Amino acid sequence: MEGSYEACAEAAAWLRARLQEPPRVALVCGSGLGALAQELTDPQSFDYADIPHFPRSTVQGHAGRLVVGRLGAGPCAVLQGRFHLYEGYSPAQVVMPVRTLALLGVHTLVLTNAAGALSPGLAPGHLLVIRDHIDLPGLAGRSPLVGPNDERFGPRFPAMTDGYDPALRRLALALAPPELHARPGVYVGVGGPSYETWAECRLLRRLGADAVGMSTVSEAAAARHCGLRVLGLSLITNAAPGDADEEEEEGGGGAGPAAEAAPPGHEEVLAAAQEGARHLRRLLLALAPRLAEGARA
Ligand SMILES: O=P(O)(O)O[C@@H]1C[C@H](O)[C@@H](CO)O1
Ligand code: HPA
Repeated sequence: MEGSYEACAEAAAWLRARLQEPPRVALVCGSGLGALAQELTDPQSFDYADIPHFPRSTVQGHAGRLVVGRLGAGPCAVLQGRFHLYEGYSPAQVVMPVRTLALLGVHTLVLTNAAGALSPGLAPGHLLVIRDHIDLPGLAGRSPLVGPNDERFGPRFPAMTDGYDPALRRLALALAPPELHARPGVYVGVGGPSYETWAECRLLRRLGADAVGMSTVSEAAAARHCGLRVLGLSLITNAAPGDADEEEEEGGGGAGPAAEAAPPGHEEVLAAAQEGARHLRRLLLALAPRLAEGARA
């Protein structure tokens, strides 16, 4: 039952019976980004604990609430809190809210997250508009699409080359407030919950990733499986560790960026995300009309 089609259908039916208007657009808030829901007018709010089969949020900065209202003129659902593999949830539980929203009639999904910068051009407060992702748990067999395929969600072998909608990406890059220094790039999803070692960061950079985080990739895979249009936004909250080996090889005595960088911590991530959220809110409002007009891919 956990995360099954029947569980998602029950959750969707429970919500449908209570909603003034079913959402067509949905937004998943990353760590510390729950304030994005403040852009909704006429909000209705539901605790995850009350929605049939919904998991519970266990991470600070994830309130565990679904808020449904209007973003601009269109009906929109905002998930204040997501589920992560490191909380002990199965991949199917992690994506259960996304599938439930798809069954409610959502056609466009905005995935936001807090992420560590791997590329030198990115700094806390910057926005990476996700062009593509590397799903490390998925590549290792922990994809929500593993197991018997339920065709009512989607096909056995969905493509992921078109995972993130190019038109929405271009629009987000054009409309982002200058404070966000928005640029396109590659997000790598890891299992967590430990932050990355120096050597892992070096590996991830060499794999072609610009930013690293512990979410989003499973949700994007499940969303595309259901035919949703996806926009991915990574708010950079910290610099991932630099390259300790290069620092040593260069004979750096602690003066370089690697030596100066403080290790990442969740408090710092939350503070940076809350700071960036006010600019992200402006971007979402600017995007609202175009998000609302999307059709299922
Ligand atoms: O839900 P997101 O991906 O925004 O949360 C990030 C990854 C970890 O859950 C946490 C680490 O600080 O923030
Ligand atoms: N690594 C992984 N996940 C994260 C980070 C990070 O540096 N920052 C925010 N989420």
